[in-house]
Amino acid sequence: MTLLQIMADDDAATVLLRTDDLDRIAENLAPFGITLRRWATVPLPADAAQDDVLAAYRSEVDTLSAEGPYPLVDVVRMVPDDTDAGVERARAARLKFLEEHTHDEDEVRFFVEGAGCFYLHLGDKVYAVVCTAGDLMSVPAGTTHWFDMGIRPGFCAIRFFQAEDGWVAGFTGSAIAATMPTLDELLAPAASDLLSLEGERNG
Ligand SMILES: CSCCC(=O)/C(O)=C/O
Ligand SMILES: [Fe+2]
Ligand code: NI
Repeated sequence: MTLLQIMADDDAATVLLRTDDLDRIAENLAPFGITLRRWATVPLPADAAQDDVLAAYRSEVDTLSAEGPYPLVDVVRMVPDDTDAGVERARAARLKFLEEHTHDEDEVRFFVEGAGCFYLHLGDKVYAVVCTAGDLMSVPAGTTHWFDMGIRPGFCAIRFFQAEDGWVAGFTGSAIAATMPTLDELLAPAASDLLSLEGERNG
C-alpha cells in the first residue's frame, strides 16, 4: 500500500495528512515537480538477478529511457537475511541512504517488490512517501530527502540515472532524519489505534 504522511519538519507528531489514496498523494507531490505513476508488476522468481528484473520490465524501461536519457539503469535488491552477516549487510545498506541529502540529477525509481520510504523535505514539511511494488517515482534534482529501507529490508527497485557515475549524494549535515518516524514506525499501527480497535470489537 502506497502511503503519504506529511509532517511538520520541526515536530513529527504534527501529522498534517496521512493518506493511501494515490490520486491525493500525486496531487500533493505535483506542486514540487514530483511525479508518482504506476506500472503493472510482473511476478519474478525469488532468486531473480539484475538482468532478469530488467528483462521483465524491458518495454517499460525502454519507454522511460526514451524520455531520459538514462545512461545507467541498475537494480537494487534486498532480501531479508537474518544471519549475522545478513543483518550487518542490511544495517550498512540502510545507513547509506538514511541521512538527508540531495542529488545533482533527478531521482527516478521504480519499485518492483517490497517497500521503502522516501522522506522529502519540502519547505517546512516532511513528506514521507512509502513506495510499494508498482510505484514509479521521480523527484527533481536538488530536492532534500533521505530514504529508509527499514530494519529488515525487503525490496527491489530499478534506478534510472541521468549520469554514468551512478549514485552520488551531497549530504546536508542535518540531523532531521533521526527525528522522523522510521519506515517500520510509519507502517506499524499506533498502540492507541490498536486499543481503539480492541474497544470497538469488545464494545
Ligand atoms: C530505492 S533505491 C535506493 C535508494 C536510493 O537510490 C536513493 O537515492 C535514496 O535516496
Ligand atoms: Fe536519493
Ligand atoms: Ni538519495
